[in-house]
Amino acid sequence: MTTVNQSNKQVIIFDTTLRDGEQALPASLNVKDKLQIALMLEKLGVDIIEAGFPVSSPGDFKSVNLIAKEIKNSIVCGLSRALEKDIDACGQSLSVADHFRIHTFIATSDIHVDTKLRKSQDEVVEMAVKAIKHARKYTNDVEFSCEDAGRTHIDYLCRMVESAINAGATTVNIPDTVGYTTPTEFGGIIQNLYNRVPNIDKAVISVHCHNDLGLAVANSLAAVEQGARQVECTVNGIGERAGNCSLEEIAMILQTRYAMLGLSTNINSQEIHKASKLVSNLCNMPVQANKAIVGANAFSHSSGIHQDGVLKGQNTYEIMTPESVGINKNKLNLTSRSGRHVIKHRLGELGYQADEYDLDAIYEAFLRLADKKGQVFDYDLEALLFFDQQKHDHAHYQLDYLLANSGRNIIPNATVRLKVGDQSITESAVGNGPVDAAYNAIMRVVKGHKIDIVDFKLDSKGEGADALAQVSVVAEYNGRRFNGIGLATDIVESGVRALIFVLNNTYLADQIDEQKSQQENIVGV
Ligand SMILES: CC(=O)SCCNC(=O)CCNC(=O)[C@H](O)C(C)(C)COP(=O)(O)OP(=O)(O)OC[C@H]1O[C@@H](n2cnc3c(N)ncnc32)[C@H](O)[C@@H]1OP(=O)(O)O
Ligand SMILES: CC(C)C(=O)C(=O)O
Ligand SMILES: [Mg+2]
Repeated sequence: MTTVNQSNKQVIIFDTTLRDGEQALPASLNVKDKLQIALMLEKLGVDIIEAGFPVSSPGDFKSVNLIAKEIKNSIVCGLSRALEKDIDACGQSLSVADHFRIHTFIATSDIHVDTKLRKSQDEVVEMAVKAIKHARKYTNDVEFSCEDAGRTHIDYLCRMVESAINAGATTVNIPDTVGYTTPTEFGGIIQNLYNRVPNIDKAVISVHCHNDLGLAVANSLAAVEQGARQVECTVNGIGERAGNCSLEEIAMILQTRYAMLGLSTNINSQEIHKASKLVSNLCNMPVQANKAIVGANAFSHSSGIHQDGVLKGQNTYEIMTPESVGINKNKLNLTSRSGRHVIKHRLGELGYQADEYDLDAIYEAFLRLADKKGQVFDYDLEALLFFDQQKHDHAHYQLDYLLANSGRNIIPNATVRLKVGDQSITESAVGNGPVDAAYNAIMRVVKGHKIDIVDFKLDSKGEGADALAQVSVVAEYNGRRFNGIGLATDIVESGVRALIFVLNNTYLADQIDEQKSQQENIVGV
């Protein structure tokens, strides 16, 4: 059992992924999924797990009950309205645990009291007091929330908090239910409560912020800076509408800025990445790539200046290590914004020494590829190294222009312009497909140079739909076989480059043969 340290420096992490988070899912979680998440939250070091709202359905009752049975190192909690039947359902589902919390709430803002509850302020205070007293019959760990506290008149909020503590609430939660406040304003509410509520030291002050204006984490932080010592949050920030304060963000703020804030939590931050993945997968709620801490790009660097900096010293662009949140290593994405330093580093990691390649030539080829593909993967880089088409710049046959057309209702045709020595020759042809048409056009360019294609293989190199196409061609020429490889983002271009590769090899073979026969003639003379 976690003993919640209520010293001034400890912030209690109350996770409501299974209650507030679950309320907002496209489909509710089953009991097994909820237990799996609860076990993960326990491992993560969450102090309080709000497991559900037992009165709301038999399924929720059952899962709160099961979680209360299985979880030993976090306090399990259930939510209830300020109604006896809700509190009884909570008490019954939770009583299998040695220590559990009942969380009861009622709204306190004028708009909720008048419009939704249709009660007077006095009646609402009375309901809260009665509910807290009833909950205390089940447990001495009772939390009371003033729903929509962020829009509640401060005088009434002070009165409600004081009454709740007098009635036996051990934690009083101040939710910004609709994410309306700003950090200064919300911090001010907490400060006011500390200054004005006489019995405030008898309870832990908690906050529960929603993210409608993107301020849930900032507001929670402002509150703890003013003395709140419990933060209610969810993994990946899921929850009603725009969600709740994100657990990983508040936990990592307190951890990363400990020197300034002096506040800590029991969160085992190395479990954060796994917890995020589990919640995202089971809840069918993808995490946006640029989400702080857990987004796919949170520890990725994409631009050359950043990558160079990180290679020289990780803390140039990382304020926390990926390992601290359970990610093995940062990622250096190879894009057209990357520079030579990262290319050299990546090639080094792949086992290539700097003296084995021409960095400037590889970098140029890399940029051309990156402009076409976006992201360049390791395989692409290795392929560039092997098949760097720069080397064909001095070749006898060079591709200058290629246009290939194909489709359902047209005859595939292609136009190719090749540089052949000092000449530039353009030819067009049709074929049974765009590659065949381009090959026929090339054969016209090199007419008289008789080669027969005996094998043509197409391979995809790299990842995803934008992988490189690699074509390998085997051709016969003068009774000998020649190989050629072409690599491009476009299949037709890749095929054409493979054939040109073959043509250059045959041309070189002819030249070598010619030199040999000249030497033989000289020797013969
Ligand atoms: C801010 C929050 O996240 S609050 C938690 C939200 N979570 C949920 O709503 C959980 C899922 N909810 C449910 O399963 C259902 O809404 C139930 C079982 C809770 C209630 O269902 P119903 O009895 O059919 O009522 P319904 O949801 O339509 O309306 C809510 C009623 O509760 C009342 N109510 C709302 N909050 C409270 C409260 N804290 N204390 C007492 N009564 C409340 C409303 O005024 C309304 O009462 P009325 O019928 O007299 O007008
Ligand atoms: C039930 C309470 C704590 C709540 O979820 C809210 O006010 O947002
Ligand atoms: Mg909420």
